[in-house]
Amino acid sequence: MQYPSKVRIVDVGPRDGLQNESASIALEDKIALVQNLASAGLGMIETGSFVSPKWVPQMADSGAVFSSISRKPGVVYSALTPNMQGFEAALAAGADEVAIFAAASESFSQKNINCSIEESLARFAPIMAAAKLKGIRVRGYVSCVLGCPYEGDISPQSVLAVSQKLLDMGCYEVSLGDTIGVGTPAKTAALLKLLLNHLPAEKLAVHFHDTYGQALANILMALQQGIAVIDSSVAGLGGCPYAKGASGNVASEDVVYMLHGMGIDTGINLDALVDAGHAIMQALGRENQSKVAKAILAKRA
Ligand SMILES: CC(C)(COP(=O)([O-])OP(=O)([O-])OC[C@H]1O[C@@H](n2cnc3c(N)ncnc32)[C@H](O)[C@@H]1OP(=O)([O-])[O-])[C@@H](O)C(=O)NCCC(=O)NCCSC(=O)C[C@@](C)(O)CC(=O)[O-]
Repeated sequence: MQYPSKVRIVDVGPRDGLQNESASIALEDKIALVQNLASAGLGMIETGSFVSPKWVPQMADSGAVFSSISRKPGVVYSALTPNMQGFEAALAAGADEVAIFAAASESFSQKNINCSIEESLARFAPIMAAAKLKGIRVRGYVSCVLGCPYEGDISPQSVLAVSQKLLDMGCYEVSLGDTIGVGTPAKTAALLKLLLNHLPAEKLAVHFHDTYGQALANILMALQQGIAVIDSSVAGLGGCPYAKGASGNVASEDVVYMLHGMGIDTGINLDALVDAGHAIMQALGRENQSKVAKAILAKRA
């Protein structure tokens, strides 16, 4: 079996991971998390989002996080932006890159960003134009690619249609979100087979939540199909506020352990990553969701 020799991991912990936490998190803990991830060798860190604070209060201080972090040269600190207001705020805060986020499910689009899929794409158009002028790269997300909390099954054709539109608009890459973690390897393989008939593997990333414990198996399917960009969240932090029951993203430590065990380079120091996850979970008073982190921490004790 042929696998990519190198994989880029996008740690979405500071954004996707923390956005769902209901208790307020100290700014210093958010800053430490981002900096610890950079120290561990992450090349791309989704640092925050510029969305309505009424919708996602936990991200209201993203501007302060961006302006307070010490930046490691070469690391991309990115932000989620749903509209021009968010894009302008992200740029003012010094985001290196932004991400726009659409869905393959109409109901999820309405619940998450209060508009239809078509309306969301229309809102993204000025962001794409402004980003082009400023030389800012834009990543695209498609949520609910393997199932929706409101509609159930989602047709792979809908995922293809939205992904294609985001790429046509100028996104350099589309990240395929299994928002509620319902995908199985068979479903993942079938979806990717269809997408890869139309889109190059280099333009796709995968973003699995581990709600049903399928994420690593699904990632393996994606690697087998040549996809070499994986979103994950340190310590398995996370959940989506508009997808009830969605648990965290697949833990970065678990992904890195698997990839290194397969001889795939990530540029990440696993021990330092475990430290980063341990520190934020201690700060949150939450149990670490990464099996690899738990095993390494137990071995160290
Ligand atoms: C998109 C909106 C804003 C529409 O929300 P809306 O209420 O329709 O927006 P609006 O344009 O009518 O504005 C209403 C108010 O929001 C403000 N507003 C408007 N825009 C902004 C902004 N950018 N930043 C700050 N404030 C903003 C605006 O100024 C106004 O304030 P008011 O006059 O009432 O005081 C809202 O629905 C929203 O913020 N949604 C974000 C939801 C979210 O962040 N969800 C989680 C991220 S997606 C995800 O996790 C999935 C992903 C990406 O990880 C992949 C996967 O796993 O599937």
